[in-house]
Amino acid sequence: ACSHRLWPEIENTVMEQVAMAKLGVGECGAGWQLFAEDGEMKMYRREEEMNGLVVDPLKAVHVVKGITGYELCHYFFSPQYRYDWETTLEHMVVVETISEDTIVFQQTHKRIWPASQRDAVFWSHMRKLSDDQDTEGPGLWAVVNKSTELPNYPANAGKCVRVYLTVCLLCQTLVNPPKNGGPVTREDISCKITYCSVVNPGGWAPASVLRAVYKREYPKFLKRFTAYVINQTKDKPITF
Ligand SMILES: CCCc1ccc(-c2ccc(S(=O)(=O)CCO)cc2)cc1[C@H]1C[C@H]1c1ccccn1
Repeated sequence: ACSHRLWPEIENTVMEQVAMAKLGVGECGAGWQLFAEDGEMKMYRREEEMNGLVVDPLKAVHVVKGITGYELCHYFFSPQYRYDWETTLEHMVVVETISEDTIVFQQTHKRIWPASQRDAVFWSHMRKLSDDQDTEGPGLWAVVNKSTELPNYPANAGKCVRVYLTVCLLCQTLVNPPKNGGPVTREDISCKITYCSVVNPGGWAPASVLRAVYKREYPKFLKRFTAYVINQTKDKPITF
């Protein structure tokens, strides 16, 4: 994997995305506005346009009980589960399996009226990061997805408008050992999630339409995804 042509870009992007994900929403300047809240889940966005296109960066923070950062990243990264939780997915192709932790995908998302249908071509990389504070703990796990060009999947060649995305799912496992010194169970763990995404919608779509789509779809996506992982893992041994 270290010899692959994408490796330098993957390495740089992971470091950059994890550093940004670690920044609180207070720290990145006043720009972040809270636009959705549901229990522990808080979703922020910054209103940004790039030559007339809405590219609002999004940052969601959430704390989920009973699962680990590894488990969340595993179900987010692995292709075999994606149709179960990604409701807007119409079609997914694993274009290249670079290594067990690095895959290139082509995805077609369902058309969201009145915007035209979109597709995305991106590499996806999953990695354990050292948790600066406590080295021997369960640590941090991250999945980073970033659009890439593939000659066999030219942009805007068919019916879909190509989107350009950079996504980071950063998960920190919190363990609260039981007082009685017994084994750690799912009641004793939780996961602190930071989900960051910047999606350039590619072709033009009205700002009001895109912002309405994101406002509806992102909270739905994160709630559905975390509920899916809780359900998939509840009767399985904990994987850190
Ligand atoms: C006009 C914009 C269309 C559009 C572009 C992009 C995406 C999108 C792609 C990938 C990822 S992910 O986090 O990498 C998970 C892998 O699928 C999330 C979102 C979704 C939409 C549309 C379908 C809507 C949507 C928005 C937000 C979350 C989920 N779905």
